[in-house]
Amino acid sequence: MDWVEKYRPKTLADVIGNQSAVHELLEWGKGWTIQKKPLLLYGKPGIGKTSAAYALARDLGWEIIELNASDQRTKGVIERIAGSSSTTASLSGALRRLILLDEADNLEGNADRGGAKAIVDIIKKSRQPILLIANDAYGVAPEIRRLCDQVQFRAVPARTLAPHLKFICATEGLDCDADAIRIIAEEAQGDIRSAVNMLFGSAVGKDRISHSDIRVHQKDSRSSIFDMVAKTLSGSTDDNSLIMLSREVDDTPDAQIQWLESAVIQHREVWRRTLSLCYLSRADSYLGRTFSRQYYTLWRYASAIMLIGTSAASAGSGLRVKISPPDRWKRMGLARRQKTIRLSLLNRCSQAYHVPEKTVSDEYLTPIALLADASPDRFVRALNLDADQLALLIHDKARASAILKEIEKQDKEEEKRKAAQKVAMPKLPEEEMDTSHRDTVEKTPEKKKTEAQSTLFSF
Ligand SMILES: Nc1ncnc2c1ncn2[C@@H]1O[C@H](COP(=O)(O)OP(=O)(O)OP(=O)(O)O)[C@@H](O)[C@H]1O
Repeated sequence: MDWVEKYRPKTLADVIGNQSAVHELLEWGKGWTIQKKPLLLYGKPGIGKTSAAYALARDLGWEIIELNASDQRTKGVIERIAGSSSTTASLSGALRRLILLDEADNLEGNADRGGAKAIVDIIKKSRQPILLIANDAYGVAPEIRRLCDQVQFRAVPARTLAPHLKFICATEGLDCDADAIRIIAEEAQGDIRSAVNMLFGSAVGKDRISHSDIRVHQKDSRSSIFDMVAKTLSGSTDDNSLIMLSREVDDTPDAQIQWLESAVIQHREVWRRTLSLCYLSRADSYLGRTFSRQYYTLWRYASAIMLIGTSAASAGSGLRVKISPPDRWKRMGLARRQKTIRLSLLNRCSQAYHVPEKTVSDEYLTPIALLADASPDRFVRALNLDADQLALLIHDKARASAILKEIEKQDKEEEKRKAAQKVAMPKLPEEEMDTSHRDTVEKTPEKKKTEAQSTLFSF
């Protein structure tokens, strides 16, 4: 078993660092009631967010249901897995079920379209505690973030990490000198997973390690792309280390070129920008030839030009770059998202008005948009639109979200009014049955369709 799993904290008391975050989490869990907001745990990778969530469930005797990004979080999947678990009781007899939504800042693209809305619905309906985990709180859709309380996990200082590494060495019967422990604790930059991996990688096949045995590049690959860009742009890392680093990064060479491109364009001096872009473009053409001619030796040249060239062009610039995923990815993601919103809107209209999606797209969309602009709340209710879909119709994002908020507010007031009426009504069993029957009838899809059609045809 690798050490990362073997030394995963089992209880909250085993979690090292982040004591105030752990305390907040425990208080939230102990005092959980249905009125409590979900918690969003956020912070950089490998510092114990997921482990703390599992430890909490274990400490409180809760069952845990986890849903992460690889589970293709479509609306349907989320509702099927988390929806039922969030409202029904646990089969194992556990007191509660903790719904854990990992990588909550990773709700993009086609598969997750509708996922954000489903999560919002689940948060609103859930009768079970929910924890969300993200690296970046601002990467979480604002409509989800607004419904959560936030707890930040911070990088763990080297002085807190070192005793943990010593403990692992002692348990494994590994003799590790103080310098080696210090180097690992510092190189990990607060990332415990990375520190444990470094120790594991350096200790394979040995019962004693000194500082010269430390393989610092055992670092978590998710953070390596940031290291690679930072070290290349620093201009002071030697060429061999750069090439080694680029081989350890999970991203393909063409993705690495794009990461570097989005960093080098931040150079203030035009000559540095131009020179770096020349090297990157040369590397790109070598890569193109690698693939088109299946001549993989060129791959090596592409990496060397990309790294050594941009590093030389950046040497001495003292530039502090903002390293972020390439802009073009964001633009492509945005375009994909817009396309999915449009398709889901066409689908809603097609079902509501019984016409093919193509006809809606070719003939109906413009009149629908005009009518929606004149009377947006009626369309939202009749077609059950979300803010994105309405914004696409009325071309105004701010107005669309204000309308949706207003509708939500009205619905809440209406619910309160109904609840108050129910309390005020004499408690005759037949009458209560009648009322619930009325509620069910209001919600049938047939009734919704008729409402939608009458909205369109009443204009
Ligand atoms: N606070 C901690 N105390 C003890 N071990 C830890 C802690 N944080 C992380 N680890 C070690 O790192 C591993 C990964 O931690 P975990 O999955 O909880 O990190 P995370 O913050 O949720 O990261 P990610 O955002 O990548 O999911 C654990 O299995 C454990 O070995």
